[in-house]
Amino acid sequence: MNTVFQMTGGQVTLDRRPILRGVDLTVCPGEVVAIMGANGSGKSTLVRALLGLTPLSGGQTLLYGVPPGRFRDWRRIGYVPQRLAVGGGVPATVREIVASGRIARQSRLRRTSKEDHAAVARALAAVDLTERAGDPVQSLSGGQQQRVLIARALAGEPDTFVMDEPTAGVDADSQRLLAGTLTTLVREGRTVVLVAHELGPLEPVISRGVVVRAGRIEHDGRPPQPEGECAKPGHEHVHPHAEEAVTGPLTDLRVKP
Ligand SMILES: Nc1ncnc2c1ncn2[C@@H]1O[C@H](COP(=O)(O)OP(=O)(O)OP(=O)(O)O)[C@@H](O)[C@H]1O
Repeated sequence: MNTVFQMTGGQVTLDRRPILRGVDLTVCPGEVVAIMGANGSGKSTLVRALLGLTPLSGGQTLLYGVPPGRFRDWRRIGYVPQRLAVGGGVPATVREIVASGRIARQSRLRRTSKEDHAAVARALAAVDLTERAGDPVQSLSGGQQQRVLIARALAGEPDTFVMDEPTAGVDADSQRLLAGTLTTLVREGRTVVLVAHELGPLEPVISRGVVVRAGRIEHDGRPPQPEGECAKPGHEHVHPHAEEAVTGPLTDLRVKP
């Protein structure tokens, strides 16, 4: 069975506090899944744990069938974090940040190519920031910086996008722009997992809603194409979770920029 993410009994403990309390979540290729829930319910922790950025204290999670610690094909994944972690230090331009999305595709032998330039230009156009490409990213508004992060992920042309609140602080026009971009990605068969408080203009694009409440999955909608694991009976239900602790194999995990 092909899965992009497969978490079983996922537990995360931060500062000795249980944040995820036994999450079962399988995402299949081509799904567009919205992770929803109240502030502090554990949505960001869940997506970070799916990527192996936050280690599990129990259960396990697989990325394309492989534990994150052994996963090497990071070019297949584009991650849009909640915020741009650009401090006051080195001023980077919008284009530089977006171009950094190509790094996982490059090697020491193959430097920046025409393809890289074209992908960066397409990504900038998709988020309507072509005109701002040469500007320092710090000079942009919060919503525009969010679009830079989305463009960075788009530039990498990954199979799967994981977006943590891509619409936070983004105005209505930009939300519609993102909905259009997502529609294209969906048509191309990409997988999208995004965190959202409200779906707004994204609603028609979303194929499945997962609601997190106090570190558990409270609701999991039915996937659009019932195949494989996602088609199994009982997939759409309120998950009752056992609290048993299972030692996770996941340590020292990170996503390349
Ligand atoms: N590094 C950390 N150390 C300790 N506690 C943390 C850490 N990161 C998050 N938490 C706590 O984990 C809980 C879940 O946080 P998380 O960011 O996953 O929630 P969320 O649903 O994404 O919330 P929001 O919608 O506000 O972004 C919160 O109570 C938060 O304070």
